[in-house]
Amino acid sequence: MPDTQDNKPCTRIFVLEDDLWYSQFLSYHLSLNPDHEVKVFNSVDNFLKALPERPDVVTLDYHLPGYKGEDILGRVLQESPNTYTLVVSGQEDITKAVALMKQGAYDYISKNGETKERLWSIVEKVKQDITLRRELEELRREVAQRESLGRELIGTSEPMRRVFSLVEKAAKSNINVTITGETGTGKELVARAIHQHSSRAKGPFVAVNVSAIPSELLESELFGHEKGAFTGAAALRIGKFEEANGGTLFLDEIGEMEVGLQSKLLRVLQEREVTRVGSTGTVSVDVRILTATHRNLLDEVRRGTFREDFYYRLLGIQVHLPPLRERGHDVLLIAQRILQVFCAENGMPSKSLSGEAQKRLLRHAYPGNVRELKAVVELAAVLSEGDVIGVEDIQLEELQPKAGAAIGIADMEEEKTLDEHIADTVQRYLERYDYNVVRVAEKLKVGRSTIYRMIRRKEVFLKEEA
Ligand SMILES: Nc1ncnc2c1ncn2[C@@H]1O[C@H](COP(=O)(O)OP(=O)(O)OP(=O)(O)O)[C@@H](O)[C@H]1O
Repeated sequence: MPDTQDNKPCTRIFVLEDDLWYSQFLSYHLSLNPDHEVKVFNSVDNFLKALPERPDVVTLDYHLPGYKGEDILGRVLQESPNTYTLVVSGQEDITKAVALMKQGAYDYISKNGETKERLWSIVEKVKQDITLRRELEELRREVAQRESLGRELIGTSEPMRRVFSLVEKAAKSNINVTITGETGTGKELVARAIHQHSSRAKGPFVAVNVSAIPSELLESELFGHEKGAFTGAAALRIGKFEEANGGTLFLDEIGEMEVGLQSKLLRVLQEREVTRVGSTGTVSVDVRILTATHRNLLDEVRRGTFREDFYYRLLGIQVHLPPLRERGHDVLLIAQRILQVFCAENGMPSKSLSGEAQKRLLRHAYPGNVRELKAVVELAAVLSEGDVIGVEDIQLEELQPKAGAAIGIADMEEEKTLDEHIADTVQRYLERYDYNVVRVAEKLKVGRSTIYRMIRRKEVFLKEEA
């Protein structure tokens, strides 16, 4: 839809009228408003051909030779359902005009002395409706975008809410984004989310892990090379920049890039063109750059391993991903989603986490962040035999709470009495051995009565009571 000078969309109006004089009359009055784009059709065939242009408003003359008003209206409703149709009829046709309104026409105008004023007031009302509809659509899009963001990047903790809000802002503009955070916190996922919710979503998303490519190959990986540019360059190859043209290039671990290549990249960002290795010509590229690092780049700048001008060129919005241990109960939300997806993908019946398993997951410090949680939960799903994952299925490298682990839970754990620790162990064994008291007593080498006593005292629970 064309825009007016102040960027408001124009109102596109089609006038379908076989009476030449009357069509000029309508067109003249409608065109007095410069925000209207008016097209006149004296033939129904031409009008129907132009219908895919989806006018905002159609004025439809009721009397058109060879056609019935209801048939033309039917075509408009079917092919351009958001179009507002105004039936223009003579005084004698008012009943028919009303019938057309029942069929879906917006309003009618009769050809009389008040046509001009009525036309203006109806069109103004239509424009208000269109504005409201557009606002509603925009709101719906925003809500859907938020929802889908929440589906990909799981979390409701305060630090993650801040991340979501920054991701939304980043997606709405073309500004550079630097994503920081420990390994496995979801930096690539955030980069993908920004791309998918941006105006470049239909273009490619290309990710390059700078630290995974030997530095002597990185330049040709990014910018491409001509045939014979160096030993092994048997054919021309386009680089990641050209591959990402029209979309987004995600440069992970940008802090690992050598200073020499940083200068070349800086030039590419400024000139918006790349030179393939071994070539003298340049290729224009339109690429949005998102970068990630687990390093503090400002420290690298101070140390002289990261160019200051490059740092400021890339900076843009900074999205910092908190470590998983600072996200509280997000750990369980993410674990549940991982479990759901894993079971579905592997044709397993869906499983849940026992209370003890949940506590265990919350206590851990996750140096490998979400990536580690994913590995732990997927392994637990495989190890567990029933449909409930017990604490014994959770294999964590680091069983003692680390400094900084989910604070409340860690403190709770430290304050437990010996009896409470014993109850935890018995409960774990009950879960592991399907609440078979006889087997648990055998395994723990205690009398059954000890366990029954603990059950009676509600220190441990059988399945249905847990
Ligand atoms: N909030 C989250 N919700 C659900 N899954 C997540 C979330 N964050 C990360 N993941 C998952 O965790 C794994 C690691 O994420 P990702 O590769 O984006 O981390 P990263 O920070 O880029 O890691 P690295 O620094 O090692 O490159 C992926 O499988 C990703 O889908």
